[in-house]
Amino acid sequence: MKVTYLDSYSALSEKAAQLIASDVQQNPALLFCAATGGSPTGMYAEMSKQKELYSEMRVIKMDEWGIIPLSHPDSCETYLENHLLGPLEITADRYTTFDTAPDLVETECTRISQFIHANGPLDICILGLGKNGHIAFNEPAETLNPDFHKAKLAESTIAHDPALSAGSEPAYGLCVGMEGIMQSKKIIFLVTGKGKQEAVKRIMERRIGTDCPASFLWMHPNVECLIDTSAV
Ligand SMILES: O=C(O)[C@H](O)[C@@H](O)[C@H](O)[C@H](O)COP(=O)(O)O
Repeated sequence: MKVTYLDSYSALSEKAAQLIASDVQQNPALLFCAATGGSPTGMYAEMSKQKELYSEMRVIKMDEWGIIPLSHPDSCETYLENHLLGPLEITADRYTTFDTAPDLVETECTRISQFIHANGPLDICILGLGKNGHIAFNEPAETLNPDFHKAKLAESTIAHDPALSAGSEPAYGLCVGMEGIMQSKKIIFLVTGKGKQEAVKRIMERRIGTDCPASFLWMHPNVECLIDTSAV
């Protein structure tokens, strides 16, 4: 894992966008796995300044909350529409998404697993860091799941968004698994946001363990880890 320290969120966002621009110039139709949340928002804004570069890029949604509809303002779908798909004019034929409604979970997990096997590996996978060391919704646990799967969310992840605690059923997520992440050709790991000091410290101990899924990134040959020192 190549670690670069940047002194602001804007510097992190610019650096990440530069890395993507350089890859997409070599491979315009690359398959881009998109995270949501606070970490990549600035990077997507930077990318949108050069949207002509992205006229062939293909996008796959990395994860989605269960129990809220895709049309919900807090869904990953809505986030991606507002920050990536709309601004970069990613057409529907270049975007792979999935639903999380309870009756669709099984078929959607199979469909997206098959899509990744047929069209993968992912060329670029964007990851943010969860406060508990999660990547996508691969939460700390005794074992991790390689496949695209329905994930049980940690309490701290559910607390991220009030809409997730509103329903009577426990919130869950659907997300790319550890195999999909670890087989990506490049990972851009954005480390920014409040309350992540402990997770960063744990990663920097260079111990690989399922108690911190992000620690597995030490095993990947091409991870650009960008750390915003103003935040963590
Ligand atoms: O939201 C997602 O798409 C990711 O699955 C999730 O892993 C996220 O990257 C981290 O929880 C960090 O979230 P922030 O970027 O909001 O701090």
